Amino acid sequence: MTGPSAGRSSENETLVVKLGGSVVTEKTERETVDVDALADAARALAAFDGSLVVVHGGGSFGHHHAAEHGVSTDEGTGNAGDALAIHGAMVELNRVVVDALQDEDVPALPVHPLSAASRDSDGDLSLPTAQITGMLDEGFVPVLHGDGVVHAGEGVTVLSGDELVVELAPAVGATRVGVCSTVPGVLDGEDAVVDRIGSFDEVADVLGASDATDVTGGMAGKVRALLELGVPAQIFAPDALDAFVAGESPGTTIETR
Ligand SMILES: Nc1ncnc2c1ncn2[C@@H]1O[C@H](COP(=O)(O)OP(=O)(O)OP(=O)(O)O)[C@@H](O)[C@H]1O
Ligand SMILES: C=C(C)CCOP(=O)(O)O
Repeated sequence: MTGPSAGRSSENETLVVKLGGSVVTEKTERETVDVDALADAARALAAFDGSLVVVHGGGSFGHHHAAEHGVSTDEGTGNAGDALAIHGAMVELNRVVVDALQDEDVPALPVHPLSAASRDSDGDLSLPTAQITGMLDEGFVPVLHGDGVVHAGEGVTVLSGDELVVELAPAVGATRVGVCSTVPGVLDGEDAVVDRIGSFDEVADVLGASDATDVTGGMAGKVRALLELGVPAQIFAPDALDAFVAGESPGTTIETR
């Protein structure tokens, strides 16, 4: 692969991109990577010439383990073995994602949230980011993932990639945020893509959980999290990742008015 200084980080855009677990894995097939979809996504991201942070979700890796052990974003486990089962599956997936990016000469490096983040008893997240901004400054692409997180009074709960995106975007000065899932955007009652969402109430009736095993709330959880962001976020399907990277605004725009 090419070194970290090979042409990345010189442009003035900073993107935070989440690759949904439903994109990079076969979400209904336990611990199965969607190799072709991941390679396509890595190729699309490799075309970007600014600063890039990648986050990926759990798909058929983290969610199955979390569901089996009764762990969600607010129900924790005090059992270290259960927490390690969730984290271990996510670390495994993260290595596959980092490798796929490096195969496309993206200078990707892993960042594992369990080792750095924490939640207080109100569920509020603290995530140190000096290692992430440091990686960006050095021309690397940090790759984070949904994970377990130590949670005061709960043991370990689940931290979703969507929540990480919201936490990271201001910390790295993101100019745009993209959330790539398997749907072309938020769909309305007639399955048409909703162009813009400014409040949860506008779409509460059509928002649901995921079709697959998912402990973090599916599309409803995603929209709720992204409405907390200060910059516009796009939700789009993998075939629109190239367009997003090129500066377009595909899918649904989430932006508080
Ligand atoms: N109104 C809606 N519009 C679009 N998708 C919806 C809607 N309501 C529910 N969904 C579901 O939400 C899913 C997307 O959320 P999900 O959390 O599965 O995606 P992801 O982020 O790609 O995966 P992961 O959580 O594993 O990272 C869709 O595949 C669909 O099943
Ligand atoms: C289930 C785990 C551990 C991660 C969930 O992350 P998400 O798929 O981004 O919601």
